[in-house]
This record gives sequence, structure tokens and C-alpha cells, in this order.
Amino acid sequence: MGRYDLALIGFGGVNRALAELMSRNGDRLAEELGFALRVVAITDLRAGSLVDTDGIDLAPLLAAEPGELSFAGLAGGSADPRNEWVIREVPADIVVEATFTNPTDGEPALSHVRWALESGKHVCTTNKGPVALAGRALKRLAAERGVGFEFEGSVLSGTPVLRTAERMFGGLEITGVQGILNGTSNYVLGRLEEGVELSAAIAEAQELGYAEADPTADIEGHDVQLKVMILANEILGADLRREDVFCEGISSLSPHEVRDAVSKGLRWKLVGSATRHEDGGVDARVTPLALPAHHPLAGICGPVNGVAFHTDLLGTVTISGPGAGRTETAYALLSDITAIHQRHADDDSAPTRLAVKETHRV
Ligand SMILES: NC(=O)C1=CN([C@@H]2O[C@H](COP(=O)(O)OP(=O)(O)OC[C@H]3O[C@@H](n4cnc5c(N)ncnc54)[C@H](O)[C@@H]3O)[C@@H](O)[C@H]2O)C=CC1
Ligand SMILES: N[C@@H](CC=O)C(=O)O
Repeated sequence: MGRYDLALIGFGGVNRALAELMSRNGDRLAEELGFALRVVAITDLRAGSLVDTDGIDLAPLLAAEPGELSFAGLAGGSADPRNEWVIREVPADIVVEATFTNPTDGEPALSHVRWALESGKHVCTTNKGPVALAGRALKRLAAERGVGFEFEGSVLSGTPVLRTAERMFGGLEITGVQGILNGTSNYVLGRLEEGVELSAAIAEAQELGYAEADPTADIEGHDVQLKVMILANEILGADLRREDVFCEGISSLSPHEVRDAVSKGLRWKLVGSATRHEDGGVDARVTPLALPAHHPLAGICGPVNGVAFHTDLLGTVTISGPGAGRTETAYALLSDITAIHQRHADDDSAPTRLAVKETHRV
């Protein structure tokens, strides 16, 4: 059985959850997926960096409270994240990028992804910045280097929206997408309906691992703006920039307005949409809408999200599932690694260093 060595960039909620999956279910996953996984490097802004090309023992790291973890003083450890050196020089097969999403310019995650691809390493990421702001260029770079660039978790966390559209909608013309694309704001709207204060509802979403490091991105719609760009660019063939997508979040709604709507049979939802016109142009926007109860997106509640695809042959196809959550998003990374395995394991053109290694450990 082969094995992939991973470098985890960012060791917050999502990458820790991936490490937990590997640590707890590694043998079962290897048997089921047909390959084993090992972590050879971890970098984090707060914890520093840790490298062991024989494989890092994850259990003691996962036993530590996230805020108390420090790699300084451990063998192969440093207080400095050393991102560029780790990404370029440590012999990992796959770089797993899960640092903060920066909606303005995608950095430093954009550089992390670029360094990895330039070094001939596969990349999977849940970070929306690089995908929304530079997805086309990064996909071109990955193709030039013969490596994979996968980002299923950038939209609807582990719910397989992008791969389903790419693989299952062949022969269909998709004319538009409309969705609830942010777990935090959807959770917060539900809690406002129940009479919880805005700040308390946001704090709950942070505690549950749904919110961005700066939850302004969730509440003001910037996170949905990036996801609409990803959907439009990946599925509708658009090339949208951020300024092309009108964006209004939920902060303009008063808690009274949200509660009052329920008594009128309406539910406020933050809706992102993109529509392709006959001339090929794509309009996209993010805006709160008071949806009637019979609308397919009105019943999507809490951190669950949903995307409706408008198609020529099937009419509307709606996919719904978790939109946020640490483990749910870690699953997206696992699905990305599986996609890389399926596409590249037998690829003779891939650099030999990237060929799946034989291992006697599994
Ligand atoms: N949590 C969720 O439900 C989902 C998260 N995402 C995205 O996945 C990414 C990770 O999310 P979480 O783990 O929840 O965030 P988090 O805030 O818990 O963790 C991010 C980690 O990255 C580290 N970091 C930040 N900048 C760094 C740098 N320059 N070098 C090294 N480490 C750095 C931080 O110290 C932190 O530990 C974000 O981009 C987020 O938008 C995507 C889908 C769902
Ligand atoms: N903060 C985001 C996380 C997933 O992208 C959300 O709440 O949806």
C-alpha cells in the first residue's frame, strides 16, 4: 500500500481535525481508501513549526490545548513557522493549506499555495482566498507542474458541491447558482429568530468552529462573496473579481426584523447567487433575502448550507449539507487527497519524487 506524506500549513480547527481523523482512524481509512497518510511537517503562526521526515507523532500534539501548543524546544521544532522553507524544502507529497482566509488579497495563503505548486507538490486547501482570487492562475501552474490543486472545502465545507458539479453534471448546461453559503451567518440568523442577541450568537458560532478568525467576514458577506466567485468561476466559466460581486451582509437586519419575519411566514437568509446570461456574461451578488416558507432554501437552517443549480435539462438541482465545522471541513481535505490519489497515482508524467511511496508500516 502506498503512502502520502503531508505538510500541514496552519494548525487551527480544520487541520487539527484532519490530524485527529488520521490519529484515531488512520488504519481504517488506509484500508478503505487504499493509501496511508503521515504528517511530516506542521507550521502555525502561534505554535511555530515542527518537522520530522520519519513522521510526526500526532497524539501528544492533539492532547495539548490549542492555545498552549508550542513546537519550540521539540526535536525538529522552532518558534518560527518557517513557512516558505517548510513548503519548498521538506519532502512532503501534499501541502495542506488551512490558514486564515484573507478576502482582500488572499495572502499569505496565496504564496503558500504558489510555493508548493512551484516545488512540484500537490496542494489541497480549504482557504477561499487563493481559490477565489487566483484560482485560474493556480490551476494553470498546477497543470504545468503535473500536480493536483484541490479545494472542495472552499465551498460548503465537506459537502461535495464542486466535485459533484464537475463530475456529475456533464452534458447539462448550468445557467445559474443560488445558495446559502455561510454556516455562521445562517446559524446566527436562526439564533436571532430564537431571541438570542447578535453578539452571543456570533460567540456560539466561534466556539463551535464555524466562524472565520475575524467573523466580520461571515456577518458582512465577504465570505459568501468569495464562495460565489468560486462557484461562478468554476461552474459558470466566469472570471469574476471581487468588485464584480455586489455584497451586503446581515448586519443591516435588526433582531426584531428577523423575528418579525417568522410570524409573517418568511425567513431571512443570506443568499449568494450568480446567473449566466445569453451573451455569456455573469451577474453575481450577495444579499439578505426574506424567503417565503415554500422556497427550497428557506428550510436550510443552522450551519447547514445549500446550493441550487439551475440547469437546462434537469431544472433545479439542490445540494444541501454542512457548510461549516472543523471535522466536516477536514473531511473535505480527505476527499481532496483521495481525488489527488485517483488522478495522479498512476501518472507517469508526475515527478518521480511524488510517486506514492511503498511503505511497510501499513
Ligand atoms: N472552520 C470551518 O468551518 C471552515 C473553514 N474554512 C477555511 O479553512 C481555513 C482554516 O479554518 P479554521 O481551521 O477553522 O481556522 P482557524 O482560525 O481555527 O485556524 C487557522 C490557523 O492558521 C494559523 N495561521 C494563520 N496564518 C498563518 C501563517 N501565516 N502561517 C502559519 N499558520 C498560520 C493560525 O495560527 C490558526 O491556528 C480558513 O481559511 C477558513 O476560512 C473553510 C470551510 C469551513
Ligand atoms: N466561516 C465559514 C466557514 C466555511 O467556509 C462559514 O461559516 O461558512
